[in-house]
Formats: sequence, structure tokens, C-alpha cells
Amino acid sequence: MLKIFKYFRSNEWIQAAVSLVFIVTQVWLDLKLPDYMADITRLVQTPGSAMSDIWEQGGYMLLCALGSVVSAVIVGFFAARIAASFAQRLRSMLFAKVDSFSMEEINRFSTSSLITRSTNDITQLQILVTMGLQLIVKAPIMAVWAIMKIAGKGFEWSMATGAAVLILIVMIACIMAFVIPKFKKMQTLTDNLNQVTRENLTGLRVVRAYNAESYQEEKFEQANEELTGTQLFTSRSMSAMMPVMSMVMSGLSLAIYWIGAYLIDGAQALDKLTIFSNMVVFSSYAVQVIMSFMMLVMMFILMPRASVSAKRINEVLDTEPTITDGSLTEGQPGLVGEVEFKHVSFKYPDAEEYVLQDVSFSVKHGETIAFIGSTGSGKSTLINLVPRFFDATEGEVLIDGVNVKNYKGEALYNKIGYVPQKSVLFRGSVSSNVAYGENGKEPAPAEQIEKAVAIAQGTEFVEAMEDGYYAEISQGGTNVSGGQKQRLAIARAVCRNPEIYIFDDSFSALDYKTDRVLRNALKKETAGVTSMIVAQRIGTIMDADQIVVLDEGKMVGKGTHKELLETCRIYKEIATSQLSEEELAS
Ligand SMILES: Nc1ncnc2c1ncn2[C@@H]1O[C@H](COP(=O)(O)OP(=O)(O)OP(=O)(O)O)[C@@H](O)[C@H]1O
Repeated sequence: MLKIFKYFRSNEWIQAAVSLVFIVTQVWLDLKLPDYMADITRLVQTPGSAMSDIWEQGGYMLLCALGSVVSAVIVGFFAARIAASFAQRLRSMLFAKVDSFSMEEINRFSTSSLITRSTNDITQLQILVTMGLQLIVKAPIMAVWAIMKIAGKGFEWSMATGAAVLILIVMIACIMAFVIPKFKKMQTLTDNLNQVTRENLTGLRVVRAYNAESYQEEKFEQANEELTGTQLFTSRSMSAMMPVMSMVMSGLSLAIYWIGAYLIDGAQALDKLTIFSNMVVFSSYAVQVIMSFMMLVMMFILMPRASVSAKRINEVLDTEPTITDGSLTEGQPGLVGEVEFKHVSFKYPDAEEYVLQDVSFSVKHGETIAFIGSTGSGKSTLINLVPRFFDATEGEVLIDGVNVKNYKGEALYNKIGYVPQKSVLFRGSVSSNVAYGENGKEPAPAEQIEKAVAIAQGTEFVEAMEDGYYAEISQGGTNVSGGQKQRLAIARAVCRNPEIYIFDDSFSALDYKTDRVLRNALKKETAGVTSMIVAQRIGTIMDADQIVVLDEGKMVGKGTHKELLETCRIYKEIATSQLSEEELAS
């Protein structure tokens, strides 16, 4: 928990220190009030006291109360400021950290949990800092100070206060023993609820089309009920605490007056007034002691949840990405767009089985290499090793003669134009999506964007949109069709002017004609750029310079379309299932 506060900045510590001064001032002023009250009691009971003296003491009391309010406002102001800026910084740090994660870390934490950690968990800490400064610091100061004030003022009263404090401690301990574990569980349950909500929202169309609303609702209800049940349990336990506290507080006041009555009754006439005055003062201080315990209870409510949140945030911040940058910015001199796999094997983190086994091939500058195989044969996995979404478990992946691990991330990505299997568009315009990111060159001018869209066969539909290249794209590209999305994703890679294209089944949403026209345009306009293409259709890849056939992660064939038809049984099976006799013969 305390570890998270290392992210406090020095100006926040300074503000916290200033707040501390005001907290001490406030406690001092609060504890001064009973002294003036004692004076007023004494003056009222003393015959011949001047009214002006009573007014004077009353005036001081008023000033103390006002001072206390002003101090509380100042502390509240600083606490809110510190908490808000601390939360803002933590959010930025988490965002940057998650950005640096490889797929392994993202999968390990899960996207929903990372979202909860960046939002809900940080809010818990923000609340703790806001309240904590006022409560956690104030409560012990007030308790110790108030106890010091009443010490020696009456043995019987001190015993009564001690008994009340003991009852409170026992009660807090009992409740906390049951409640703290539940608080700890609450964040995990919030994660779970987010996960179910997210799954439902992203898959809403499938949920509707399969009449699965009630199934999803059941899942949601279960997660919701678990969270609600836990929240209710903690709230009920807490709600029992407050009345008991008030009862103890009232009981203590009653006990003090009761004891006081006996003491006054048995005292000499001269001492009666002193005892009465002491009794009034004592009961005020005793109330302050109990109040400080109440504040501590509030802290006990906030602390467990916030400490779980702090742990969860620290977990993310302390995780080092498994994929770290190298230092090189250039490949070997004279090499451009060359890719080589040397005996590459790969298994996913925590998986037992190898998904790729001993894959070797090389592609020269400007060549096209294609990968084909049944579903799950490892094509996407293979191609994902080039932009280092994962690192090869064994063997080497080289670009321009240099292991991809040795490149600076930025330099490596500047060489690559990657089009994923599932096209991703961001909220913005057509242009901002096509000219997305940086590639170490000048920002793409409008003509370059238009040319890229033209190569990706998107001109017609983009120009038909109301604002053309400035037409709005919704989050996730929900306002364009699957094929249009894919074309814009391809245009984004083209606009980047890369040395190597990586198309991970990126033509699947295009009709055959567009697929062919697009590939011809790519070949013509981007000659000299190496292409790595994963495809399911033979038609998409039959012109490639090399085709690699994968089966259960092993390379079972390598060559041109014609060669493979002769030498590779699996390739021939795929080809005969997709092409007509004439196409096969041609
Ligand atoms: N993140 C992951 N963690 C563990 N295993 C995975 C992961 N992603 C894929 N796999 C497994 O790796 C194997 C290869 O998957 P991959 O996506 O590379 O196949 P593919 O040939 O591209 O399939 P498709 O043509 O269906 O896209 C599959 O058996 C799959 O279950």
C-alpha cells in the first residue's frame, strides 16, 4: 500500500505537509473549545461574575469554531488537489505502461482488468487520499491530545472512557475480521462484472441473433449478484457500526454525568463547583476521543479496498514488458526488405505445445511470400513474430540481416506496414485513419493519402461519403462495412511507405474481383516492397514468388504454385478444392 505513494511528487508532499499544519491547528482549536466552556461554566456559577466576561469567553469559543471550519476547508482543498493530481498521474502512468506491454502481459492481466485498474482502482486510491489526509492524520492526533487533556482529571471518569474505548476496539476488531476479506474480494468481482459487460457489448449482434439475451443476462446477473451481495454485506456490517458507536458515545456521556453526580454529592461544598466544571470539560473531551475512534473506523472502511487497489495498480506498474527494445536503427548495409526465419519454433507463454516447429525460409527485397494452411496451422502466429507481437521461443527472425530483437521498436515498426486479420479503425476521419501513426518521415500529404486509398480500391466509397476524406469514422469503424474497413486498413499500410508489408488474411472480406484488382495495383504501385501474405484463398497467393504450406505448425511445403502442385499433397488438396480444372491446368 505504502509503495504506491512513491509516485507522490515533491510538491504534493509539500501540500500534504501544509495540510498537516492546518490539521494540527484544527485539532488544537477543537480541543480549546471545552476549556472556554469550563470558564463559562465557572463564571456562570460564580456569584458576581460580569456578563461581559461570559461574552468574552463565548466570543473566543466562536473564533475557535470559525478557525476550525476555515482550517477544515483549507485541508479539504489541499486534499482534493493532491488526490486529483495523484490520480491523474497514476492514470497516465498506467496508460503508458499498458502501451508498452506485449500481448503476453495484456493477455495475462486481461483487457477488462486493465480497464478496471485504470479507472475504478485509481478512484479508490483517490478517495483514500482525499479522506485519508483528513482522517488518518487527524484521528490519532486528536485521540492522543484529547486523552492528554483529560489525563489526571478524574480516575473514575478515565476508567469509564477507557472501558468505552475498549468496547469500541473489540467491536471494530470483530467487524473488521469479517468485513476486510469481503472488501478485498470486491475489486475482483468488479473485474468480473466488467468482463461480462464487455463481452456482452462487443458481441451484442451475435447475442441478439442467437436469442441469447437471457443466457447473457443470467451470466450478468450472477456477476452482479455476487458483487451486490458482497457490497450489501459490507454496508450492513458498517451500518451496524455507526449506531453502536453513537450508543457508546451517549453511554459514556451518561456514565460521566452519573459518576459526576456521585462525586459532587459526596464532595465538600467548596469543591462541588470545581468537580462540576471538570465534569463538563471531561465529557466534551471524552466525546472527542470517541469521535477520533469513529474517524479511525472510517479509515478502516476505506483502507482495505484502497490497499487492494494499490496492490493491483502496483502489479501493473511493476511488470516489465517481456519484449524489450534493442538498440539498432538500421539493418545490415545494402539490405532492404529482406526477411529470414532461421529454424524458428514457438510456443505461447504458459502453453505446453509448440505452435510452430523449425520453420525456415527467406524472402528477398521486393518478393512476395505467402503462407497457406488449414485453420489453426500457425500462419498468423508465424507472421506475428515479424513485428514482435511475440518473440520466437527458439531460432531467429531476421530483417535485413539483423535479429528483430536487436532493433529499436520504432525502427522496426517503421519498416513494416501491418494489416491485421481483424481490421481496426479508430475514431476520427478517413484521413486520420489512413495517415495513422508516425513512420519517421514527414506527415503524409493529402495526395499520398488519396493514392493509398486508391491502391486499396477505396476511392469510390470514400468519395461517396458525405465529407469524403474527412468523413467521420466511429469508434471501431462501426459506420463502414467489413470490406470497406479492410480497404482502409490496407490503405493505412500503403500510406506508410513501408519496406515490408504484412497482410494477415487481410483480403478475406473483399470480393474476388476487388481482391485481384487490389493486388495488381499493389504490385504495380509498390514494386520493390516485400510482401508477406497469409491467405485462405489460393487465388490470392498463386502469383507469389514463394508459398509456404503449414500444417500443425510444421512447414510441409515451400515453392511456387506450380512446384507445390507437383510436390506438396496438402497444397494440392487445398488447390483442387478451390480451383477449377482449367485454373489448375493454366
Ligand atoms: N494467444 C494464444 N495463446 C495460446 N494459444 C494460441 C493463441 N493464439 C493462437 N493460439 C493457438 O495457436 C495455434 C495457431 O493459431 P494461429 O492463429 O496462428 O492459426 P492460423 O493458421 O492463423 O489460423 P486461422 O487461419 O484460423 O487464422 C492454434 O492452435 C491456436 O489455438
